[in-house]
Amino acid sequence: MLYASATPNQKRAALRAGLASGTLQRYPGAFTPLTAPLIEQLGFEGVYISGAVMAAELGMPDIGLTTLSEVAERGRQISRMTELPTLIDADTGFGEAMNVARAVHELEDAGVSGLHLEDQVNPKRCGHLDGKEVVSADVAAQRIAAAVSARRDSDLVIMARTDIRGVHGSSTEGLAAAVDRAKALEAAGADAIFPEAMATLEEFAAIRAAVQVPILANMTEFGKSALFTHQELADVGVNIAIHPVSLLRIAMGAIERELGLLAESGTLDGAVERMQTRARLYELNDYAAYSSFDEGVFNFEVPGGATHA
Ligand SMILES: C[C@](O)(C(=O)O)[C@H](CC(=O)O)C(=O)O
Ligand SMILES: [Mg+2]
Repeated sequence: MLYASATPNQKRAALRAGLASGTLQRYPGAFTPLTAPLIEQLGFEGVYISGAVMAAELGMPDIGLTTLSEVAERGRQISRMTELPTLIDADTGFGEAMNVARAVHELEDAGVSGLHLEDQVNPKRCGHLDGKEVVSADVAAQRIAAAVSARRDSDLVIMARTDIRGVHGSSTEGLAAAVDRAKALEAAGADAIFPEAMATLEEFAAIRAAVQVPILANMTEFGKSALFTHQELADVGVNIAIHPVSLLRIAMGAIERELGLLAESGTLDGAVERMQTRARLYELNDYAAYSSFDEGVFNFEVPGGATHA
């Protein structure tokens, strides 16, 4: 009740153990805190916290407009809801080295298990769009080195994302640049690499061969990568797969359809069977545990006779 019983450090250790396990770690994005226990109950290994979702929910494009405080607060809200490790999107680190260090402290305090920092210039954009630009290898490495030296819990996972693959027009050049950049980020101390916008499984395999640390696959819909299965990703040595925006897209698809029905017919009676029930919602909120806690506290004898139950 109230919050996860696992401590931030235990969850960080679980994230590390998962990445080292040889089994693909599956991290759907919790688009709202309430979805975190659902992800846990369905047997996934962890919860992703997406910057694109946060920006979208606040009515903004994903171009680095969300603030560190907003992102940290969302990290805290989601992390408290689950025993699973959480991996949060820290975009470009909210500035350069000093800002990155501050971001690491705030996110650490928010209880997340890991974070990824990318090598885009500001303003950044979605990794699956065209026209992205990246900083030099030196600046990208500085961001990672700053994050690594700032963390106080050595189990916090610092993952380096590179967007360089999509910056180059040709796929051969793009992949070669991504391989070089992945090596430089690993040398800077990254615990894991997130090669963004890989076009094929072979490209993931090339990154796998280039570094020793675990690698991530971003299975975002409507992007540059096809939606490979977990098995296909595991077979080329990917360690963790995220589905960052999927739950938002699913929910928004349903909302748009049902809202249209309400506008058209004046009632949602026909949609009720497709809705999550009140009982299921209360189960996810652990409502019963709060009621019994309350009874335990308030079930007492008042001097003079009356019982409050
Ligand atoms: C992973 C990502 O950084 C995110 O914010 O969730 C996005 C996802 C998306 O926009 O589809 C990304 O840049 O890939
Ligand atoms: Mg993002």
